[in-house]
This record gives sequence, structure tokens and C-alpha cells, in this order.
Amino acid sequence: MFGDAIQREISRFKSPGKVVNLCFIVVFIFSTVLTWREAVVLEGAYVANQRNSLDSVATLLDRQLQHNIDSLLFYRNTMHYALQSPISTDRTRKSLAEFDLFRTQPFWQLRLDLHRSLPINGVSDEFVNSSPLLERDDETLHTELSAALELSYIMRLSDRSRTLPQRIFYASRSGFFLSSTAPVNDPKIVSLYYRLIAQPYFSSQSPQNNPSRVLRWTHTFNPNSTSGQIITAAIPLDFNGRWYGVLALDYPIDSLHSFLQQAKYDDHEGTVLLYDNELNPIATSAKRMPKHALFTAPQLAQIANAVTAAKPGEQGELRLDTRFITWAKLNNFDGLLIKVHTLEEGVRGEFGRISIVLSVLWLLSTLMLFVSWMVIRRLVSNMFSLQQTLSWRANYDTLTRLYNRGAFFEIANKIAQECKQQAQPFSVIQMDLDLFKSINDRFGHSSGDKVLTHAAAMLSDAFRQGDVAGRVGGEEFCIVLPDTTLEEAVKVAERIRVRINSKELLLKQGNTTRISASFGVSSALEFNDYDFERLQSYADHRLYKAKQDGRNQVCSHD
Ligand SMILES: Nc1nc2c(ncn2[C@@H]2O[C@H](COP(=O)(O)OP(=O)(O)OP(=O)(O)O)[C@@H](O)[C@H]2O)c(=O)[nH]1
Repeated sequence: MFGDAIQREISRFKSPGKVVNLCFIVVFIFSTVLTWREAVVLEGAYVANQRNSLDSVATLLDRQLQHNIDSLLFYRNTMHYALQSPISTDRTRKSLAEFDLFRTQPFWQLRLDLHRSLPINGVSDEFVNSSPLLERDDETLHTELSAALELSYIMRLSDRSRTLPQRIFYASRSGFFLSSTAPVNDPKIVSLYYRLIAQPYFSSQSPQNNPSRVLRWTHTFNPNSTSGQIITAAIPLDFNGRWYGVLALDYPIDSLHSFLQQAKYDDHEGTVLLYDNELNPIATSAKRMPKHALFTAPQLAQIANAVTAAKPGEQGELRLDTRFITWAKLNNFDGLLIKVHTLEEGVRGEFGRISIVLSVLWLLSTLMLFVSWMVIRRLVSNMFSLQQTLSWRANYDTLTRLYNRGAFFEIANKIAQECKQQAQPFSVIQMDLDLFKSINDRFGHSSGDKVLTHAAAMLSDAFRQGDVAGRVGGEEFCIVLPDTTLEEAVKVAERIRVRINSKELLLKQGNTTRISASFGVSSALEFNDYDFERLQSYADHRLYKAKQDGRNQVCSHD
């Protein structure tokens, strides 16, 4: 029952080809949506993978920076405590006395212990007086020096085995400095101290330039060279309202390069770059810094736009031309890490390979779908025309193309009943070709067939729309005429008779013949009977009479 319903629904479509098209379109859409969904899931996994891989580098770098900044803050606290309650031992007193002796010399060095402390390196009073940034306040000078001597012990203990090499130093406004990397020779002290106080990180820590007294990052950027560049984290040292100096942490760019290279991935994993807060590249995980700018000005603006509102620790991604960019804002550095993953690298990677397999599978399935669509369409089309032919043959006579006996009787009965219901006249004409056997005998069976076809065509041309004709025997035809009286039916029969007999018919080998037919006509009104089969037998009886009366005539009475 359910199957019948489906069949009924399907049969509503005039062309089964359309049903096949529809089915295949549905399958195609379904497979494409499934593939697309897989692609979306894959893309999500790819983005997560890119983020994770950058996150691991960012976390590692942040951890390193955090450790170093913690050290810097620890040294500042040490200085605060030491300034508050300075130690006074024989050794410190001896060192301070030495300072009083050396302070006018161009450079000098104080050292409490050769192995356990770092040297304090200083310049002359004259040098200090020559710079407006510097000041040797005699009231606080000894306290600061003894605090620095104390720090020189502790700074000596700084852990140098970390993966991110760096230099920690204290540059005092009183004309001396203490550095985790001691100068190799004495004259270098002056130039080193000069360089320390000449750098922006020193002057930027003055109370005017850094009123909130926070840690600041500076990058000595030279676009033409990577050697000698450093990034520095600096905090001011203040005590009792006086700015004593700057505690700072230097990272040579090369150490950041090495750090990023240690976090090395496979070749297809892309490149990680460290950018400062002005989006200048500082370091890269690649072997060397790119020769040309990686991003155009509009692309840099796009990145800047994406990261401006981001908080430290936040991550994001964007697509620039064929590259996939992941960025992470660092917690402990005023800049960001950017990972650039090119299309080529992506294709060589795991996700690229899966994407290619997915695309190939989709293409193959679409191709197979297309081929099977063509085959099934062809099959369905052939079956449909076969069905049409069979169905036609079940109802029609193939020779004359009129209704065959079975179909004709069914239709004629129906028309008779309709006429009866509507109280309309109804007539039947029975026609039989005259002496047809002799045509077969003289000219052959195929010529006989030709005559039959010709007679059927004459018949079809002569009756009105609404009349129905059928071949009811070998050379016998019957016509039913709804809403037609006996007189009108006789006229129709007469017209057909004249047409059939009107011209010579060309048969085999140039022979011609003129054919004729006899007709019997009956009508429902004369018998007050609408039974088609009875009316047909009355007409047949009158046809027999027409034959007996000499053929080629219409008979409508008994
Ligand atoms: N060629 C051909 N002949 C057919 C077909 N069907 C029947 N016939 C022939 O039609 C002939 C009918 O002959 P009869 O019934 O003797 O009648 P007739 O020769 O027409 O003579 P009357 O009806 O008395 O005029 C037979 O010889 C059948 O073989 C057909 O489809 N094709």
C-alpha cells in the first residue's frame, strides 16, 4: 500500500527523468554538505593546532621573561632594603674609603670579594657633573654604594644557565654601574657607563618620563642589521623621593633568535616571529630574519587593528592573502608573537594532506555520482519509452493506429452510458471493406495491409471530434457517435463511403485499385436502447444487408 502511494506520487511527474535528476541532486547536495561539514571540522582543528603550537612558544617565552622580571624586582627590593638599613663591615668601610680616593679618577672599580661578588665600576666626579641626568649626592652616596656592594654579592648568584641569555645591571645616576657581565678591561668602564646612561631606557625612567614608575620595554631597533640589537626591560630605583638609578635587563636579539629556533618545528610548521609594540620584527624562528618585509603596510594595519584591543595573553588569527596568521600577545613583553603559516607549508603538513584526500574523495564520489546518473538516466529513459510503447500497444492496433477491439469496446460502452445519462442521441456505424479477400489474393497480404491503413486514415479524417473509431475485426471497423441521431450518422457514413471510394489506390508493381466499403448504421433512439454491443450487432446486421444489396452503400434500416 505504501509502495503504491509512492508509485502514485512518482507517476505525478510526467518525466521519470526529472525524478532521477531530483534524486541525484539530493544525493549530490547531501554528499557535498557532508564533505563541507568535514572540511569545517578540519578547519577548526587546524586553527586550534596553529593556536596551540604558538601558545606553547608564547608560554615558554613568557615563563622565561617572567623569571627574569621577577629577578629584576627582587634586585630592586634588595636595593630598597639595603638603602633603608645599609650594612657596615670592615670590608664595606674599606671599599667606601677606596671610593673616596678614586672618585676623581676617570674610571675606578670596587670589589668586595674576587670570587663571590661582582665589581662596581665607576667614572669620575667630572663625568657626573658634565651630565644633567647624573648627580653625586654626598649625603646618600655612601649608602647607595654600600647597598650596591651588597647587591654585588646577590647578583653574582644570578642563574646563567637559563635558555634565554641576558644581562642584568644597575646603572646609578651617581656615576657607577654594576653588571652581571663585568667589563673586560678598565678603560671600557667609561664607554660602557656612557652607553648605559645614553640609551633611551635610562632617560625614559626619569620621574618626568615615567611618572607611574612602571617597568618599560625598549628596543634598540636597527632595520639594517640584527647584530648588536637589544631589547631591554627597565625599572627605576627610587628611595625617599630620590631617583637613584635604573635596574635593567638586556636581551641580545641573538638570544631571542636562538630561543625561537630552539622551539623549532618541522619545516611545514611555519615561522614564528617576535614583534615589538610598533610591529617591528625583532626575532624569528627561521634561520635568519626575512630580507623583505613579510607584510605590506595594509596587512600590518590589519594585524595592528586585530591586536590593539587585545589584552596580554590573548590570541587570535587572521588570513592574509594565502597565509594563515596566528598571533599571541605576551604577558611579560610589550610586543607579540606572530606565527606565519603559508599555503605551501599547510599543504605539506598533516592537515593539508587530509584536506587533499578529502577533496579527492569528494571529486571521486561526485564523478561516480555523475557517471551513475548518466547510466540510470539512460536506463530510465529507455524503460519509460518501452512502457509507453507497451501501453500504446495494449490499446491500439499497430497497423491502422486506431483503437483495438478491447480498448474500443471499453470506450464505446462508456460513451453509450454517458449519452444515456444525459439523454443524448447515440449512434453506431459498422464498416466493412468490400471484397477485401480478392485484394489480398491479387496483390498480396502487404498490399492488403496498405489498403487497411488507407481506409483507416480516410475514416479518421471523415468523422468529428468526439466520435471514436476502432478496428473490431480483420477488415471491419466501428465508429461510435455521441450526441448524433441516426440521420446524422448516416450522413457521416455516407461521407466516409464517398471518400474511401473516391480515388484509385496505388498498390504493388504500379497496379492501382479503387476500394469501397459497406456500412450499417444503428441508433439508440430508434431502439430506445443504449447498450453498445446490441447496437453494434444491429449495425452489423444492416451492414450485412448493405453487402447483400450490392456493397459500397450505407444501410440504416432492417
Ligand atoms: N492483408 C490483411 N488481410 C486481412 C487482415 N485481417 C483479415 N484479412 C483478410 O480479410 C479477408 C476477409 O475476407 P472475407 O471475410 O471473406 O470478406 P471480403 O473478401 O471482404 O468480402 P465481403 O466482405 O463479402 O465483401 C480474409 O481473406 C482475411 O484473411 C489483415 O490484417 N491484413
